[in-house]
Amino acid sequence: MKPKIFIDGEHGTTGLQIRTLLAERSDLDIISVPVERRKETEARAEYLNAADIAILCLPDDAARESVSLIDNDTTRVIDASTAHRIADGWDYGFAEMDKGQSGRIAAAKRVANPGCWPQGPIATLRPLIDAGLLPADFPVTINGITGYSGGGRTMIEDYEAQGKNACEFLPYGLSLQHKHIPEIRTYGRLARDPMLQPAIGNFAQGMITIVPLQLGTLDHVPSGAQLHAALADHYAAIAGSVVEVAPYEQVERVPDIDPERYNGTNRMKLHVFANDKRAQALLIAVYDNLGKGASGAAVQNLGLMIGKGF
Ligand SMILES: NC(=O)C1=CN([C@@H]2O[C@H](COP(=O)(O)OP(=O)(O)OC[C@H]3O[C@@H](n4cnc5c(N)ncnc54)[C@H](OP(=O)(O)O)[C@@H]3O)[C@@H](O)[C@H]2O)C=CC1
Ligand SMILES: CC(=O)N[C@@H](CCC(=O)OP(=O)(O)O)C(=O)O
Repeated sequence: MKPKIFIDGEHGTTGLQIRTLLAERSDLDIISVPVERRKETEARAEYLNAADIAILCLPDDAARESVSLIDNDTTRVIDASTAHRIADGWDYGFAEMDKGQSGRIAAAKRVANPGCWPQGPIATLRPLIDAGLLPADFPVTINGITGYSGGGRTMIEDYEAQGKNACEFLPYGLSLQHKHIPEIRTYGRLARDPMLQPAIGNFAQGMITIVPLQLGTLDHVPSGAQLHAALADHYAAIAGSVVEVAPYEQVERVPDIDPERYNGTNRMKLHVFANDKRAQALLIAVYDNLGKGASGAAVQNLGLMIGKGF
């Protein structure tokens, strides 16, 4: 029997993309609530309980409500919202995070899909902390830029109405309490809150995260080559990883470091740059906020949960 998949919120930005990614899959039975009933509790409860896997593409409160509507032991959940990312009983849906994670996702009943901002910083920082090259209490700052689709349907409509007049680089998160900080701290294995300073660009999708490292205060200053080797070794050991590490090079510009470079894919490319004499380094991740950052990661996790691998 084909697994029954229900996408709660299938008409939103993330839901529509997942629907499109799954459109050609003959191995799945996609069940859809009639559009006019999509916000009716009774209808959602019926579909949630009929599904083998429910993918929640909803605001946080609606995602919590969906989970509370499941009254059977069989429906498994992938939640794309922020609601359950550090909650007990949930496995974090970043399969390449460590060697055991894809197995944990494959066996999980509840998977919290990562946020778009956390994935790049976790992908670059966690292996370096695990390798002992950075201490867990290292003061981390994260910069970056995302396409406006990261803000969902309302932000997309707003930017598209403004067209070329919209701001090209809009820093936000200025109250320094972005909702992704707990998630980055937890899965990045950081002992203190990172500072996240995001920006929105006037393009629909794609993103870059940048972690600058001032290494000079450390007792043991890792070289750029050591940082790069630790990342390369980590991802080489993860079979099927969609996260790649670019060769280590010292250059001024790399054309691949374009936020839109991997749009429409679930790929993520990591880059390490360093100036050893200055004891400074940069960790950069390039990916699609709607791909590896949202729908692509959800489809990757779905594949693991139904035993199809990455
Ligand atoms: N966009 C992104 O880059 C990413 C988003 N996410 C997360 O995914 C989730 C969805 O985000 P996104 O797709 O961007 O948001 P959208 O606003 O584009 O879509 C949300 C969808 O949920 C529907 N909805 C809202 N409330 C209810 C409800 N009570 N019952 C049923 N349906 C409801 C909305 O319907 P209607 O439009 O009719 O109100 C809409 O179709 C969010 O939690 C977001 O944080 C995760 C990673 C990346
Ligand atoms: C541009 C923009 O507003 N982006 C969103 C992140 C969207 C996202 O992917 O995060 P969640 O899945 O956790 O919602 C923000 O910074 O809050």
